[in-house]
Amino acid sequence: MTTESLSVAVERPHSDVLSRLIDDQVASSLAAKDPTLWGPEAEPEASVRLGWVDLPRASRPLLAEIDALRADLRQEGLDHIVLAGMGGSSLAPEVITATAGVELTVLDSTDPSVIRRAIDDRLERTVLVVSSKSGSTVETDSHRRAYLRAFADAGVDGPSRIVVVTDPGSPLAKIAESEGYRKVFLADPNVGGRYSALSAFGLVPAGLAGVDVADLLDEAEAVTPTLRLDSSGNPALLLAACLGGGHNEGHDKVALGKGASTNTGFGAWAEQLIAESTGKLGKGLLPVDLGGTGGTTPGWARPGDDVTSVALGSPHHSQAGQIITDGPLGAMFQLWETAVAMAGRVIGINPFDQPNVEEAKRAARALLDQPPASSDAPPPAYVDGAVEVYGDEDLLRGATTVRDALAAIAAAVPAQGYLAVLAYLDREVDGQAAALREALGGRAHFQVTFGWGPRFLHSTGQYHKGGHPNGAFVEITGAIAEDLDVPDRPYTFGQLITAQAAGDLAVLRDKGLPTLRLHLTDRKAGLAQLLEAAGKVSS
Ligand SMILES: O=P(O)(O)OC[C@H]1O[C@](O)(CO)[C@@H](O)[C@@H]1O
Repeated sequence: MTTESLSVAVERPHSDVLSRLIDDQVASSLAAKDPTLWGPEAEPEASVRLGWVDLPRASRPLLAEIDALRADLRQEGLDHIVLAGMGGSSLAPEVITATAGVELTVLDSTDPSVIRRAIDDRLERTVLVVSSKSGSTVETDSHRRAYLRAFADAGVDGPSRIVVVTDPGSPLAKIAESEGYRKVFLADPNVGGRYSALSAFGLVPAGLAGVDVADLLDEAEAVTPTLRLDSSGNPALLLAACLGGGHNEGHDKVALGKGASTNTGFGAWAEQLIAESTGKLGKGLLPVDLGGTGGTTPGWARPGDDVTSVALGSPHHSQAGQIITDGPLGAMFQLWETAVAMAGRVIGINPFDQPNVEEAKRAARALLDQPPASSDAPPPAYVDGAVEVYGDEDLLRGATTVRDALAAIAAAVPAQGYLAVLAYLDREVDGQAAALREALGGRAHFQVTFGWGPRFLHSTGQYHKGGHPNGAFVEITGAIAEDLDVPDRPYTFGQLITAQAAGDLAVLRDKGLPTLRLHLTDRKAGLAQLLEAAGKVSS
């Protein structure tokens, strides 16, 4: 079915679920921002989270402000935009700029080498956009501090180089005001992070970087009337029925394949939307972002009984049973937000909270407040070349090599489960790590996901801890060659990423989920070793 330029094609519609959504007038009720759609427990949160429904129109006044600021910055020779933001505060601008082919440096890591590299790049022409809805996210606050120190060291007036996007009254809004930052964009507090693509969070960084963001609002507005229809002609209802209906029949994973016309990186944005919105109360949809492969790589992400397969854009090779979603970026944002919110009702969860994200944050904070003495750190179970192997005795019984350890964690994946690779590494320099997913999944009978830490903590991290408890986890950490202070904080970036990785693993382990940590004492050599070993593991 096609609406203007937006389309959702489905081979097997879940007609019963679709009929129920239509009879219950879910589309028109959502358009009217009815907070009762997800039941009484979700109502208080839903009543302050539905502002995104109106964004295609409500965000219009921002456009002139963004244009004016961009023009001023350009006139001053400031053309390098760096965005500090996690999850919903950076994923949309990342897709928007990548799709438009416009440069934007996104900082969503705490690896010291990533921060240092960003700071060393064209500082004299840099404007830092600090985006945080809560205004208290530790990663983003640390980036702000590091940049302020770097600007000061370079003799640059830091506050004049910082633009803030946040909610009214947040700690960041207060700092921006008291320190006199260049400009503050106050966002609508009734829009949650992962539904904020068409708010100031998506539009400001992308617009300052040089994208004509008015197009996105036009594209979204053009499809708004159709997304409000209580009929089978509404593509969001169709998608919601397939995702939610599929879930309730045991398809607890969504493989996101890239199509020919895909907006670049849309899978990573959709990954957060799906995982944080649905992965809770032991339910939900695990997104498996297939990135650039289109899902054609043999063996991994092969749609099985537990997977709904979706193409983002018309696929290079169509697969039997695959749902195809296609449209311009602004329309796709609105389609997916609407469909995932509706699917939440079918699954029976509140799509607007993220109850388990806080667990990992708390565990990391506790480690930072009281770092264990290095003499207390448990030794590795064993060392193989440049890789230290940490895991429970039960898991590693008889294992002596990296390959044995990987085989052990693969064997621990429950039936219809998944293996998640969590890489607390440098996304650029250690980029090869991403190939582990394919190497491990090539011959696996389960889905394999991959995430860069701490970025994924604000995305699939919610699902890992709150969704179906059928995951097994391999965490990869790396030696820190040169650390970097977080100014005016009692820890360094190296200590922060170490605490985040340890906190994440501790929470997973406490939930009784199988975990393995592989620490690379030499990142390059260790990664080569891992990739080689992963290619030999069959499961
Ligand atoms: O915009 P903030 O408040 O910094 O939060 C960043 C991200 O962290 C989360 O709150 C939790 O992971 C996400 O939902 C959000 O997008």
